[in-house]
Amino acid sequence: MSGTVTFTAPLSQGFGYGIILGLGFAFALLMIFITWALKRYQNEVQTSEMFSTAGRSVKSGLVAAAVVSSWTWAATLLQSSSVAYKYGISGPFFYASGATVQILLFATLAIELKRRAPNAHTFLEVIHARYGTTVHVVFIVFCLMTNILVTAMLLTGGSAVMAALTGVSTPAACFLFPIGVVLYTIFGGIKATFITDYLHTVVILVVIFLFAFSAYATNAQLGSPGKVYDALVLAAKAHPVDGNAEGSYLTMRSKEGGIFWIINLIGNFGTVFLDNGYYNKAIAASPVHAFPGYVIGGLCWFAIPWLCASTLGISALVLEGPQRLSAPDVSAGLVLPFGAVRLLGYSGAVATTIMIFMAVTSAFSAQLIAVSSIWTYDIYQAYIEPSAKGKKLVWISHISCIVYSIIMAGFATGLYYAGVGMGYLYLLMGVIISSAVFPGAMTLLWKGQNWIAAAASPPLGLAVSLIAWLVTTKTQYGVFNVDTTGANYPMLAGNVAALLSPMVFVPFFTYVFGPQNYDYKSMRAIRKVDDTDVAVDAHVDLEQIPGETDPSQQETDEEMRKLNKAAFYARTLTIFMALSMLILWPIPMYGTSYVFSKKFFTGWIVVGILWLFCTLFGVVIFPLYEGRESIARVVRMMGLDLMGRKPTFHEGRKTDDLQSGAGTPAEQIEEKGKEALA
Ligand SMILES: NC(N)=O
Repeated sequence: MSGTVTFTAPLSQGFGYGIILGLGFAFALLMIFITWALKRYQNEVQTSEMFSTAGRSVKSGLVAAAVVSSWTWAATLLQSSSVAYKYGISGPFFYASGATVQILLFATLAIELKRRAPNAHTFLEVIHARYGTTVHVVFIVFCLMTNILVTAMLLTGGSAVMAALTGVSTPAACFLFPIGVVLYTIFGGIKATFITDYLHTVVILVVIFLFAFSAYATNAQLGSPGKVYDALVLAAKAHPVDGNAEGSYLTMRSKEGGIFWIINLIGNFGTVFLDNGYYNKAIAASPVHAFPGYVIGGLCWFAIPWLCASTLGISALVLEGPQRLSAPDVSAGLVLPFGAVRLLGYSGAVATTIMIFMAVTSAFSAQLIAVSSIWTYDIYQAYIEPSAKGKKLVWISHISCIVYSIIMAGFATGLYYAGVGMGYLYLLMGVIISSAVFPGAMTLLWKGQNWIAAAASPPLGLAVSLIAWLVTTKTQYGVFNVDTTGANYPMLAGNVAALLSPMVFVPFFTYVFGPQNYDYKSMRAIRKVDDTDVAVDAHVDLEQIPGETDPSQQETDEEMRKLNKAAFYARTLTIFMALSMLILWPIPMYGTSYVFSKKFFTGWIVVGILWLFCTLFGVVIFPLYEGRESIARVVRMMGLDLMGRKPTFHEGRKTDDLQSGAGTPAEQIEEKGKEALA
């Protein structure tokens, strides 16, 4: 072994800035066009309801694609590759399963949200409706901390990769990344981001396929699972892994990998259950599409970190030569770009910059929508100007996107100078936020939890987790620095304390001060915003804008019946799938200390590739199939427009007799139009 790798940027600075700014502006232009087309052909005016709920009519395929896209952070690709490099083949699995089960379990919560608060815009509104101001403020703080941590990880991870591959300055990347995203999010709101998210996911999948086929089929040095297997055996001989069965990279029995798994599981409960972005998507879905959207999204997402890291983390490991990557570079997320360049040279570097740009920007836009909806509905409308109408609220949403991005760019730059990278934040996130997970979920699931339990448990849990984290650092290492506080054991102690201590606090406070016996009426009473002023300015009848009209009592009852029926199946199915990923699959492999044979490794990789094909079907082809009528109609209308015949088919019709989940509002209008003409 001779020292550590020094990165030399294979691409020029001009290329880096070109990607960050050029692609950013290209997406902004695309968004302007999409927003214009949605307004012209689907009557989707950017009202405040439309900006943050997409008219509550999105179908499951597009919900799944949006879940995959916003859950595919820079860390999903970078941190998973880092753990593959450190712990071997168990790392990608522990990353993927440790972040999939939360999405599957969230599907159940999405149904509860739809049942209990059909008109909510954010999860925090629901908290407010049940408990009032004190608990609302506590959860605003925890939800914003979640968004801040996730955004910081996107910027630190994304800028580190851009700096390593193109030589752009890290602080410049932190400030330039958000520009294009802010522009396109402001122009498009959540519906348009659903569409660009879709495009981002397509690109990410194509790039992962490119790398996987190179490593396991065509590459001159590797080129087959068998050759990768042999190289992994040699790597373990050169530097066996402490705590792995036989020191091998080819086993699920990895002590440090297992610790990472638990940290990962806990942190991601926080980043799903406390990120308003995931409630936003459930809210934007039509009621019957929320559950399948999340289940498809969760299952499809699993293959992304699993195959990406099993390709690029492992390629870095077997192609590194005598020099190894330094620990700070591994933590910063540089394993993936290193593996990509070793595998495919210049093209690997280009593909990586594009893939990371897509991952950062699509997840960033989801964060912007989440933060702007908190700021608009939970802070501004709740406490500053309760009578604010649509136009003012749209303006507030836009300003909050801009201000938040500037603050986060500054914060990420500060973290860079403090030596805190994406990997550190990834392990830390659960320590900071996960104490609010249990009381937050109980708000929707348990009528007994009282307001004292909901208000006191998150901050008390945070205090306990910080103490556990820092005391373990002190007892293990004696000093506090980025390396010692970022080590696995202190992070494990902090994460476990954060998630579990509220499970003691919540029943304690509830039974000491008396259960609430809540009837859920105040959640149902949440109302939509009055967007009349925006509709008047756009010269569109408010009733023609999707999501602006209330369904009839009969439709509401029918929807409720479907949701009540779905709730039972949802709970059973999600619990079964979560247990499979947490116990049935990994635990026997961990318990038996099995070291993969060459055949088993080949099968493992083949399953990963096939799973990514299923992902391609679930989040790329299925949304197109589901939306085929809308797409055909828009294309037809564009054709008419180009021929100078203005399409007027559904003008003058009302949307008040539309059924949620039976198609987009415009599709239903068209169906009714056909019926009327027949
Ligand atoms: N979204 C995650 N945890 O990769």
